[in-house]
Amino acid sequence: MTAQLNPRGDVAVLVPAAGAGVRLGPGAPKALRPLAGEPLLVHAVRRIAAAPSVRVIVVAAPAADVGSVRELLAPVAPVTVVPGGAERQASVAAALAAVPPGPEIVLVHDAARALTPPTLVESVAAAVRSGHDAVIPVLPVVDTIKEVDAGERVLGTVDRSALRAVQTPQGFRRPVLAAAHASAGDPLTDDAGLVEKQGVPVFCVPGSEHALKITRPFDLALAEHLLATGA
Ligand SMILES: Nc1ccn([C@@H]2O[C@H](COP(=O)(O)OP(=O)(O)OP(=O)(O)O)[C@@H](O)[C@H]2O)c(=O)n1
Ligand SMILES: C[C@](O)(CO)[C@H](O)COP(=O)(O)O
Repeated sequence: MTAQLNPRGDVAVLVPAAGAGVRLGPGAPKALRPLAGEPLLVHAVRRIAAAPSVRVIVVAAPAADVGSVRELLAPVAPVTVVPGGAERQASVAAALAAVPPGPEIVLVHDAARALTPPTLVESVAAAVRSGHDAVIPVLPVVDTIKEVDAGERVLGTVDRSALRAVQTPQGFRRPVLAAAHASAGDPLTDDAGLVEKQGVPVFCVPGSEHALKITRPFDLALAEHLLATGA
């Protein structure tokens, strides 16, 4: 039987955590690397579990680490752990397949966004509950954006006013996400992209700077600083 958090919650959260972390440099799979003494995945799952709407959490772990991830997360929250895939999209599909009947809202949330506040989980879920099929948290783009050619020569300046930097958790009505994954082709970098390909409208809600994706060493240092200073 699948472990559940709030039995009255209507949200399942899928946590792809099977990536290597190549851009972070050599070491353990990224989700298992330490941040302030605890693996990124522990930080991420603790915050998800603190969101009152969450009933089920399914983690896609590196295939070789499924057993140890189960042990790692047992004291943190009731969590189902499945083996992830070679691409993020395959990891999400594996986690989606393990969601039990019940939750009608499914959120997909990177383990790498370890400091995401529970309030963001709730606001994405609330936007789906209010009637949207697909919801993504976004931030405005703050840099000037240039388009370049293969030789790094600038082709032009892109109008950034209509651009958004996309975060997770991304929220979906469950059948919408299931249909998008069922007909997925080549891997895309996010789940909203799959849903867009189905012609389903995707809506934006305000993201959070604390939901930064820990991708490179600087991001890890920034996350350490945020935790150390309580910022
Ligand atoms: N095969 C994969 C690849 C990625 N992910 C997860 O997807 C999230 C976002 O991916 P990213 O931050 O790009 O992580 P990595 O793929 O580990 O990073 P890199 O590309 O630097 O190796 C992460 O929580 C990561 O663990 C996953 O579950 N399965
Ligand atoms: C899903 C995501 O975090 C949204 O910004 C992002 O697309 C993951 O991309 P990555 O290239 O796998 O880091």
